[in-house]
Amino acid sequence: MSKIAVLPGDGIGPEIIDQAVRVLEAVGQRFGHKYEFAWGLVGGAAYDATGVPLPEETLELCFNSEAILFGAVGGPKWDGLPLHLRPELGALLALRKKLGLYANLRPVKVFPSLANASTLKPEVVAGLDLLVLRELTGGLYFGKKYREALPDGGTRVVDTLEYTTPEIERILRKAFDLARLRRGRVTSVDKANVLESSRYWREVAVAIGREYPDVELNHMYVDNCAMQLVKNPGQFDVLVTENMFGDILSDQASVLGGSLGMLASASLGGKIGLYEPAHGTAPELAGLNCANPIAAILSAAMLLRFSLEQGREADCIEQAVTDVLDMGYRTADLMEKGKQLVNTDEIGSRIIEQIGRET
Ligand SMILES: NC(=O)c1ccc[n+]([C@@H]2O[C@H](COP(=O)([O-])OP(=O)(O)OC[C@H]3O[C@@H](n4cnc5c(N)ncnc54)[C@H](O)[C@@H]3O)[C@@H](O)[C@H]2O)c1
Ligand SMILES: CC(C)[C@H](C(=O)O)[C@@H](O)C(=O)O
Ligand SMILES: [Mg+2]
Repeated sequence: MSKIAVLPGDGIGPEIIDQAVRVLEAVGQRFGHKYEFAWGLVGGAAYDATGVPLPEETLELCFNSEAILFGAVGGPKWDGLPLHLRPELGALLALRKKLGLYANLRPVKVFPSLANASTLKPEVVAGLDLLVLRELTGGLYFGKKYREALPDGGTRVVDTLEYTTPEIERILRKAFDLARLRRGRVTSVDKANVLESSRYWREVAVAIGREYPDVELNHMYVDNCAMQLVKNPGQFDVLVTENMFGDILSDQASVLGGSLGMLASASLGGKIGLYEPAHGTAPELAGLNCANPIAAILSAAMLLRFSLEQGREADCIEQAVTDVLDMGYRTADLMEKGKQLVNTDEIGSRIIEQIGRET
């Protein structure tokens, strides 16, 4: 029996993760698998209950599972805490680092019936399929950060952007390996006109690129990339970049697919993968049963594909999502005229029904 650690976290985390777990149960039933779900506290919820955002017990549970299904953490209630106790840094970043999850895959796919839901023209986004590959355990997020009092009464604040050769090499290799399974194109995004780390990143990209003569490599500055993503996103296949740039570009790219609530992710690199929607806790929607659970559900599909090697089961979930969207069901973030508005539970139930129906 496959053991999956389930960490719902804060805000809309529990609501969307409930739907993802129901979907996994349905797919297990259909294919004759039993998944064991081991629930754990994380983030603000864990801080409130235990005084720390990532309790030892939760960490142990993660290390004793085959994969982790993660909701989202953080919210205004915990914003005043020192950084190391905040849910984002104290739990999520700590977990990524401890598990060695350096490669974050964020696939942006436009479902056929959502081409009209995008803020861009349907002809620009129809059929779009790109992958943002974000470096996840280095860069500004993990460099030294501190404040220093100055004699004039002011403060000096420092965040450090650091990478080492192996850290850059492994994420670029991952990009080329993934591109080989896709359309054979890698765009490496940097700020090599200003940052030393980016200049070196570009050199490494060129060197690794020589090992993959069958994959086309090009380089793009991050500011231009932000613009190209909304002008001509079809030019991208695999877009690989450092941690902070990837955080920003992936939220931006998500709306090409209709909503941030559609963007799933897989964080890989160690023995245990972590799967989470790319969005946050959307505090203003928490408890209202109206958030879109599809990013969480598609993250669960990625969990089956990458950690449990259950590709058919993952396909089944993705097909069920496609069908339900084709039938016209929409959560509020995707709502258009003529479609049927449903809440978080209902869209989950429709997807589950579809899983039962597929032959
Ligand atoms: N992985 C994570 O745990 C994660 C990721 C991002 C932000 N956060 C945290 O979440 C909190 C809120 O951050 P934020 O508001 O900047 O980002 P957010 O991603 O929570 O929300 C951004 C916008 O997208 C909407 N949205 C997000 N997910 C949605 C969904 N599933 N369905 C419908 N609409 C959705 C929200 O309503 C909001 O308008 C902060 O504490 C932040 O640190 C956590
Ligand atoms: C909550 C925050 C630390 C996190 C990040 O920046 O990595 C989030 O925005 C994400 O994209 O997963
Ligand atoms: Mg983010």
